[in-house]
Amino acid sequence: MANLIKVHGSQNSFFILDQTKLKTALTDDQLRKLAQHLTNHQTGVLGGADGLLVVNKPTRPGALAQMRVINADGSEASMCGNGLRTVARYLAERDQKESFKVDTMDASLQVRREKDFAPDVPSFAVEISPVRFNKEALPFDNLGHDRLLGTPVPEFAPQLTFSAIAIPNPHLISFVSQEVIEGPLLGELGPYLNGDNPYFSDGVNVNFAHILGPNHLFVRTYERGVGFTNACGTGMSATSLAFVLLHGDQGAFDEPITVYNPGGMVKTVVHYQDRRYWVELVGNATFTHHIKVEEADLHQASVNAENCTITATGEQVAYEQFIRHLPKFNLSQRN
Ligand SMILES: N[C@H](CCC[C@H](N)C(=O)O)C(=O)O
Repeated sequence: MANLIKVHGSQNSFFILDQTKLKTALTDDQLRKLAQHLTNHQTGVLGGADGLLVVNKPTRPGALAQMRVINADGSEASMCGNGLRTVARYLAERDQKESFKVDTMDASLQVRREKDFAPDVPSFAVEISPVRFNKEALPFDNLGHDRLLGTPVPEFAPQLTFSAIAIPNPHLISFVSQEVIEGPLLGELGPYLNGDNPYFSDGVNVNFAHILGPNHLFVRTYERGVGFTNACGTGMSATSLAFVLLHGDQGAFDEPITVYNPGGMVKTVVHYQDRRYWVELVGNATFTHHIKVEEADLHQASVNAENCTITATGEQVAYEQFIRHLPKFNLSQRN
């Protein structure tokens, strides 16, 4: 038998598969097919998810394990902030450690357990980096700029300005009014820039942010390879960096920024150390279900309600209690 865990960070949900526990690791093509199958709201168990997080042996000295990120459409991403918090918790409990490094595609990232956000809402802090601004890092092209940082881009929306940050996955960020964040524009720009377009050849995660006050943001994201999600950890981190760079009167380096999202809330801290930016992302790492399944059903992407045993952890009740007390935004619809 093999195990999957259904998890979420700010209700950006994933399945975790620890391949070090399998007799035979899945091939890349099998991982892609499993991710598409498990996350699909029709074919997946528990209503599907936003992605598959794959745990492997470390790839660099000093790390405890490697995390790979497969989006719902089967594409692989270099990083996932909400997902890294849940993998950090999984590894902390698997290996009885509180602080360690996890290898991602571009870097080994520091993670550590934090004080619970609320009763039965475990919380982890994870390093989000590396950060790059140059167009080759996302990539983007045909915009007449090598970087976008609070830059008008009439091709996207005449009245808005945009920032492009690789953290290291690609993010496009715009600070907008509550009316715009609630409106249809994000649902138009997201699919366009992740479809056939002359600007982002690999697609891009699109984040609309509303400034609520000093060190307080609301961020809504249309994710590459997924669509609207309840939250995007790297999106909230990249947006926090753009916030302190462009709105220094309201967003401060080295201070906790509260970032609300349709699925809950995280804290970010933006750092500039040794001539590099990095962001600390702190938030819940909730495990909602444990799933037992035959290893063969993973290899064949044939997991379904009939051939697996699902056990709820009960943590979702505590998480919903936690978000009940958060400020309400009538933005939580995923249109
Ligand atoms: N869709 C993203 C990967 C998942 C990132 C997100 N779920 C997060 O928490 O950072 C991409 O293709 O770059």
